[in-house]
Amino acid sequence: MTITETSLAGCLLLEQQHFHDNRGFFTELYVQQRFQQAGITLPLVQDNLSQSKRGVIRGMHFQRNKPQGKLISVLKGEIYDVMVDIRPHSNTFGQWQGIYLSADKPRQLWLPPGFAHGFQALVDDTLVFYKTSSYYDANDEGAFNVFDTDLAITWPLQAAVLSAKDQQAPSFAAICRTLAEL
Ligand SMILES: Cc1cn([C@H]2C[C@H](O)[C@@H](COP(=O)(O)OP(=O)(O)O[C@H]3O[C@@H](C)C(=O)[C@@H](O)[C@H]3O)O2)c(=O)[nH]c1=O
Repeated sequence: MTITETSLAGCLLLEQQHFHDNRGFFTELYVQQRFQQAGITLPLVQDNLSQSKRGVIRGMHFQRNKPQGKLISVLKGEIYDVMVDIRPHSNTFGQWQGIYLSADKPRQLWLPPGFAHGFQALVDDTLVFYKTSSYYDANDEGAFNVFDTDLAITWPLQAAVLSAKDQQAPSFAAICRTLAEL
């Protein structure tokens, strides 16, 4: 497994070996021992799958009290994946980074707990599979606006499709005030 650090401390890009033959390819997506050696020691307790149309943006999501580490893979299609550091004492608090993940050039992204996460699907029928280090808790969910003007995330596609919930998400500044209270 090749590991590349990103500009946000703790977020890692992981590339697994692919074995190609006349049938297609084989790859291991998650091998606990290998991930533990790479410093990803949290148990990954939930697997999620979402399907999105071209242009869909899901985000920017986090859990307040039970933050989720996320291991993100794209099984079909392509996404622009965005993480925002919301760890109050982090040197990179409030910074974002975007990374393209594609099923054609498979690699995974590891976000430790303490990041808000979102992505835009770049093609129809994009399948995103991710493991999380804590369980989903609807009452613990937080979100801020994917078009927040302070963060100014540059999404690749202008024609965006958002859930009603995400359209109503507050600003990053408003969320920062509540994070300070934690
Ligand atoms: C995330 C999630 C949602 N749900 C339900 C709640 C709701 O009825 C339906 C759709 O939920 P959402 O609109 O929140 O789904 P979605 O917008 O895809 O939310 C996801 O976005 C990406 C960016 C993330 O990082 C994830 O952690 C998660 O927040 O699925 C679960 O049952 N379990 C889960 O783990």
